[in-house]
Amino acid sequence: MSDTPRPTKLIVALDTQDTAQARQWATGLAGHVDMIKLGLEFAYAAGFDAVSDVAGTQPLFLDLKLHDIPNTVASAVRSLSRLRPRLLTLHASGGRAMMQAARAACDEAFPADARPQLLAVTVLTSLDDAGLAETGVQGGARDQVLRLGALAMDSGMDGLVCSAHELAPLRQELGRAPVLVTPGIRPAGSDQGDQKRIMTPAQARDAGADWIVVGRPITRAADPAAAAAAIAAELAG
Ligand SMILES: O=C(O)c1cc(=O)[nH]c(=O)n1[C@@H]1O[C@H](COP(=O)(O)O)[C@@H](O)[C@H]1O
Repeated sequence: MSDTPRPTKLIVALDTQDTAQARQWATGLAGHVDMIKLGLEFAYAAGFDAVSDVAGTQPLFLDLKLHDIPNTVASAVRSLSRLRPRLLTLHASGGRAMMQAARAACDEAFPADARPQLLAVTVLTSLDDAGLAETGVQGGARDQVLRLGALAMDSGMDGLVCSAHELAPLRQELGRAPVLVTPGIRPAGSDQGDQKRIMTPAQARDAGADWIVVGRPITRAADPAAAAAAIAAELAG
């Protein structure tokens, strides 16, 4: 992979239980965002036919954060192949064997020209160092992201989900090859909500994000298309 920095692109997270709402967002935001993300909230509420229906012909980030024993995760990856996602998540904390099994299943179940990039979620952006310590992980989010990031890339993943705070150290340790995807993005002045490790779109771009993921700052805006266009303009600025 080239060492040239790639332009930072925008993913919108369509987090809702309502199929009509998701469809309306997907239609209204087409052309303002580079990819749509559908995840646990929508898939559990509406089902996978609705995921397929809402995504239509738009590139799909299927964010299911798989985390189970290797055999189960591999089977899940195979089952998801009909949805043809571009990006698919699993938890790095599932370990090397789980990630390798997902890699093998992905390579076997998807045609080579329609294979999703497998992204390992490192440390959720809703966790700060204190919250992480409560789970038994001492030493802070940055160190844990670097540790899990190296393991994930060594286990055949295409990229990582992390906060923008870890982008620079990850690029330093792992170079340009990993696709780095950063949620926890908050345009200046927007509500932080449950996110802890946040940055603005421009800060994430400058730190080396390939993709930023933005949900509520777009979907809860009075005019979601205008909010997405403003973020795209910030990224391009
Ligand atoms: O895997 C993800 O996309 C993800 C990982 C993470 O560490 N943090 C995180 O917020 N996300 C997702 O990114 C989206 C962020 O949404 P907002 O906080 O509304 O912008 C949600 O759909 C989360 O599920």
